[in-house]
Amino acid sequence: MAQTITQDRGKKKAFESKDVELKNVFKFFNKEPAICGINLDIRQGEFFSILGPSGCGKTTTLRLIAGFERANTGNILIQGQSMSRVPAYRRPVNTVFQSYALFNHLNVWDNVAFGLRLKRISKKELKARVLEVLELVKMEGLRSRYPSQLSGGQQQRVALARALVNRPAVLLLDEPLGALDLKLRKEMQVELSNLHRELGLTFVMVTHDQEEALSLSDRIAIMNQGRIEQIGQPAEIYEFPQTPFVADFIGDTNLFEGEIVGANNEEIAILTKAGIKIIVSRQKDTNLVVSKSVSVSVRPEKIQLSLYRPSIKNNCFEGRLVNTMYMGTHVNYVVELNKSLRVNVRQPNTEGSLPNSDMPIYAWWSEADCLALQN
Ligand SMILES: Nc1ncnc2c1ncn2[C@@H]1O[C@H](COP(=O)(O)OP(=O)(O)OP(=O)(O)O)[C@@H](O)[C@H]1O
Repeated sequence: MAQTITQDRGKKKAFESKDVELKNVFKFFNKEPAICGINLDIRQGEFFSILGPSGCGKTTTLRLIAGFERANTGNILIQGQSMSRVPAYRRPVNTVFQSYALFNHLNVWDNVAFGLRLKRISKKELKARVLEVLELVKMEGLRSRYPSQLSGGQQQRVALARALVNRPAVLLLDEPLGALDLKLRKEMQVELSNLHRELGLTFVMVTHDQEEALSLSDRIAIMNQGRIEQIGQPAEIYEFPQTPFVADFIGDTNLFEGEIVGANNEEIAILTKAGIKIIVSRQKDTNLVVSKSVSVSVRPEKIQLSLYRPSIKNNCFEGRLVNTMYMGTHVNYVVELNKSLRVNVRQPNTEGSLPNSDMPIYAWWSEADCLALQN
């Protein structure tokens, strides 16, 4: 009996071997560097996302893996094999584009079958494989429709089916949900996650939507100006960003630039440019020493507010509440600590929410809830 796509990969999260490796890859366009020495290992069965601001090189990285671009130097391996002489159409990958790239003159069935018809497989197998992927993306009922008769989400499902029908080892997704409205995007995120779990394939997704990357991925690479700033699991990236850029890019944070003025085994004292002194619990494996230039990151949800001075010694500042914004599930506050320093605070929406006024207020946070990051 012919293997099915799910049996092929055995519904497992393998993770033990590498499906995609980038070794010191550089890519220039008109002598301008787009990718500057990327090293990356993507494990078999992982949902791996590449996240970063516009123009940082996410799509170029994906296109290099797909074979649509050639690296100037460095090497790319897929399942242990160097791709330097392998053209795009012979690589064991398939790409799903944000624009879907469906053939408008072909119906759903023929769009999905198109690639297989170019291969020498029997009619029976072709039929079985097309049907299997259409069922997988829940589009078998609309097999006779043309792309113009489908919603954005349905077109994206067909695009997924068309990529999966070739049974790639690695599915590359370039902003796959970027063209969908918010509600549909959320629905499709769940479907993408289910599909990944069901198939056990390696997914490599490019996105600039941090929430999407955090919620879907096993690991994320954060890119900035052609380089990878950090690779890690979503919680690791959010809770322990390694650079000011990552702290600022992922979620909201308050960043205080300053210099280390004291350090012992437990704590680091930082005098910020804005004139406040912050005490940070010492993190593992850091070489943060006196006179190093750092940025302290404090997430808005880690800052507490009260009308009376709390009985804590460090990181407690008297300020003035200058803005209150009701956000439904939570309330955002802006507190001015001094003329050149404002902090953003986020608290759950409870009945006792503070009013918006010019009142004096205390803002504080624990030493363990802030991070010192080298500039
Ligand atoms: N074909 C090309 N010719 C010249 N420059 C290019 C080409 N493709 C990409 N670039 C440049 O390389 C850099 C990285 O582009 P890339 O499309 O990879 O970024 P990105 O992170 O995917 O951005 P976005 O999120 O806006 O799609 C940019 O400065 C871009 O202008």
